[in-house]
Amino acid sequence: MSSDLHQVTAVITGASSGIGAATAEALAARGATVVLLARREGRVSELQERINERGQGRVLAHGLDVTDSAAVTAVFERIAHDTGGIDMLVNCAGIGSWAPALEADLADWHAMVETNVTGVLTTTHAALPHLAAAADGRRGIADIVTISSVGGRKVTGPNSNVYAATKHAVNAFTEALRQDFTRRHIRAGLIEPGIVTTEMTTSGERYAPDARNASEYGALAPEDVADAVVYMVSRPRHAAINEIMLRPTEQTV
Ligand SMILES: NC(=O)C1=CN([C@@H]2O[C@H](COP(=O)(O)OP(=O)(O)OC[C@H]3O[C@@H](n4cnc5c(N)ncnc54)[C@H](OP(=O)(O)O)[C@@H]3O)[C@@H](O)[C@H]2O)C=CC1
Ligand SMILES: O=CCS(=O)(=O)O
Repeated sequence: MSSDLHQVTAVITGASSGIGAATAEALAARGATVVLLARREGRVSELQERINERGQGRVLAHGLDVTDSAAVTAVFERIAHDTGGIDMLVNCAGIGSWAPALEADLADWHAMVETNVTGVLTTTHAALPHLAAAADGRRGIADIVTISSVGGRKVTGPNSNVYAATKHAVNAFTEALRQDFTRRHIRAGLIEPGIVTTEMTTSGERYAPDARNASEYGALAPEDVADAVVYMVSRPRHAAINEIMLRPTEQTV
């Protein structure tokens, strides 16, 4: 097993905060070239500077909305041109709204589907030709890691409605990709966290499993999830970790 990710280029969506930012830092610490993508360009630029100051690998950053398919195509072409190829895609960009269905705003439902499902399909579609080329190349392996949720495997409680539906959708898509690409050596894996302390769980109204919020739990830290990503992508070529579910020890559902 080699956990050395030198000469690997990893593209991370949702890298401006939370799990995506922690994952970018963890992959950079292993020597990967990391490409940080999110809408808040200032935030990804700040993270780029912080990683650069530590002298850990090469870091690129671009402002990108994953719901803008033309922009996604253009940015992925530019990344491949600038880095020489893409070995890994980490689909982390996501949003959540938790409201009883009767009170929910339809625009929030559509936004979750556009970001959490269509966004993942769009970035994956843009990355696949580059991942296939990487898998055919020197390293012989490429990875797609999608940050799903416990909510992608089961409905974790009331008001999960459309959020859980989006995560179930990406779980099905990822398993289908896994089956399609076994012989091409593109691994498609899912990370399914329970509650993690991030902007998503600490700002605004949010459903929390067991009717408690992140501060009442010994919630996971973004770094706990980043560890799982690093474990998944640093397996040897013959071994694919298909799914990792991780919860706070205290999370019941
Ligand atoms: N926190 C938790 O308890 C759990 C979170 N998850 C999943 O983890 C992922 C990351 O969330 P988390 O770190 O918690 O929350 P954060 O809110 O901290 O991070 C969400 C990230 O997604 C980005 N993002 C949102 N919409 C878009 C968009 N349209 N285009 C590009 N980037 C976008 C945000 O950047 P910006 O606003 O700059 O675009 C941000 O970087 C999500 O998919 C979430 O569903 C899964 C299980 C548990
Ligand atoms: O994505 C959120 C994690 S949980 O609330 O479904 O456990």
